[in-house]
Amino acid sequence: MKITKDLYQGSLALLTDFYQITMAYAYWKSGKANEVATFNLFFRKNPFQSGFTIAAGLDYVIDFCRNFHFDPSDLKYLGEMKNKDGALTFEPAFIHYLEKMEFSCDVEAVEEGTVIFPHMPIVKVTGPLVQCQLLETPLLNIINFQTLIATKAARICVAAKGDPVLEFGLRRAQGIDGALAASRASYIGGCTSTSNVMAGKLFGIPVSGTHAHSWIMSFDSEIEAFKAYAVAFPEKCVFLVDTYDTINGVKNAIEVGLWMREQGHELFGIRIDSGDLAYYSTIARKMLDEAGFLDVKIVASNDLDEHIITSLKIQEAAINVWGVGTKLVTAYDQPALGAVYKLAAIKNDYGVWEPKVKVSQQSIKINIPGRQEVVRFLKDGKAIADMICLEGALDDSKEFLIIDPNDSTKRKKIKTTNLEVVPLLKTIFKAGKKVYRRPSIDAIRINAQANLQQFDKAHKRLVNPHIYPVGLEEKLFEMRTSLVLKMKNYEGE
Ligand SMILES: Nc1ncnc2c1ncn2[C@@H]1O[C@H](COP(=O)(O)OP(=O)(O)OP(=O)(O)O)[C@@H](O)[C@H]1O
Ligand SMILES: O=P(O)(O)OC[C@H]1O[C@H](OP(=O)(O)OP(=O)(O)O)[C@H](O)[C@@H]1O
Ligand SMILES: O=C(O)c1cccnc1
Repeated sequence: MKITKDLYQGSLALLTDFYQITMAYAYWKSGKANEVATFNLFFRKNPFQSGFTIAAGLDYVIDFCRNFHFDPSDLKYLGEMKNKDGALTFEPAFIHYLEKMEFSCDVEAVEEGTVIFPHMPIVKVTGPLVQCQLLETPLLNIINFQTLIATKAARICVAAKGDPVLEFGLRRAQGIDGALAASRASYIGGCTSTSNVMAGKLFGIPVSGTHAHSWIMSFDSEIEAFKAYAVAFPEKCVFLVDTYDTINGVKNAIEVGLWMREQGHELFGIRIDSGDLAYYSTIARKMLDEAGFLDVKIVASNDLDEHIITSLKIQEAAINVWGVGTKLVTAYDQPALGAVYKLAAIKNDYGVWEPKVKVSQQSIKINIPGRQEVVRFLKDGKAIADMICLEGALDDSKEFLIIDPNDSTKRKKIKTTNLEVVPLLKTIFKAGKKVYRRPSIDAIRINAQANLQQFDKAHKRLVNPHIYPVGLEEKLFEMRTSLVLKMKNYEGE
């Protein structure tokens, strides 16, 4: 699926912050461009105060990396860029260097649909410093948004407790690309379908929908409108019942439902889009059941999110299908995930990896240095802890001490005997060549469900979830601490 190619003509290499290009130039000028580095993409806090996050966006990252090049028009634009003094910003030899640049990095990543947590590398890029650096902004742009929306969708689906959730967000989404990416991520997170027809075509997601108030308003009566719709769509026909008066709308839907039955068709559902959804759905259910429409579904919509759905469930609202738009695709009420992309290690002149750390006053902002792996420990199919360790650590031992990166008093001993040890990072590119077979969107969605099944419901509850343990393996923790102390001394603090 060439989403980036379908959406945009040519290269996306300029879809980056200007400072990535100026750094690339400065790396090149100072002879550092081809030093080999590893960068990690990770986030520091689950969004929405959630107990988990769902990874999404890798498919776009793959397209981006495969398509990574500067087009003649990009090179012309950069090559003609001038400083205030009128001098060219970039030497022609650098523009030539960009022209010849071919993506040659190794990329490891957590597969889409995987449950992920703060601090763990989700994408790990190793290659020439310049290339790694140029990937920072686009990778963050892609992963931050899709991961955020997949997580929101998963939370909404947790609240819906297995009822279908239809994504209705296109009209309120953040632009065209935001809408498409949101539809894709929502499906990964567990939504059943999208109303966005282009997303259906591009991603192979099921599309579905009902009808709007305008359909009813264009007729002289609601009954006429329902009948005409039933003629056009005798199967899977859903009537919007709240244009004028919801109770009367349900009566009319029943009348037309009986008429459909005479023709050998069954009404599929009704939709309620305003008012007290618990009250109206309960009355509608009673009316439908009494009229012999026990299987007719009740779809609800109107500014829903995981919290309103939970409340409606507690109120025993008779809603079977949830249509969710605005608050899903705009990630209400957390507009960004906040994942970052940080240098973790550089290979020195002797071919030895040197870990790199960014010191911060806020301990949560200190990155994890070195070349890392991430593993999940499962006991009888249930996830019990995740460990971030230095590469090769798993070959050395069967017993580990993992330490909370932000609180060294929180520790857990892990003996791997009788545990399933699942490495989370998969190789996606090797020296610029894709070696990963992309799963279908349905396989990704199933992966998300299967992953969520591995976690205790305490981690999945929507409010004050139990924190899942993710720790740094002791040696990594100690290396990080001593490196931070060394860098602080170096700075004279
Ligand atoms: N029983 C309920 N419990 C909790 N929230 C509800 C309930 N019924 C509706 N809501 C939510 O309350 C919010 C506002 O509903 P309100 O009744 O004000 O909308 P409305 O004015 O009827 O709708 P519209 O403006 O689309 O005509 C919506 O987010 C809706 O999902
Ligand atoms: O509420 P959302 O979660 O975004 O779901 C999508 C909304 O879009 C439609 O409304 P419409 O555009 O007709 O606006 P209105 O219902 O607010 O008048 C639909 O009837 C839903 O209410
Ligand atoms: O199909 C629907 O019912 C629908 C689609 C988009 C927005 N609101 C409702």
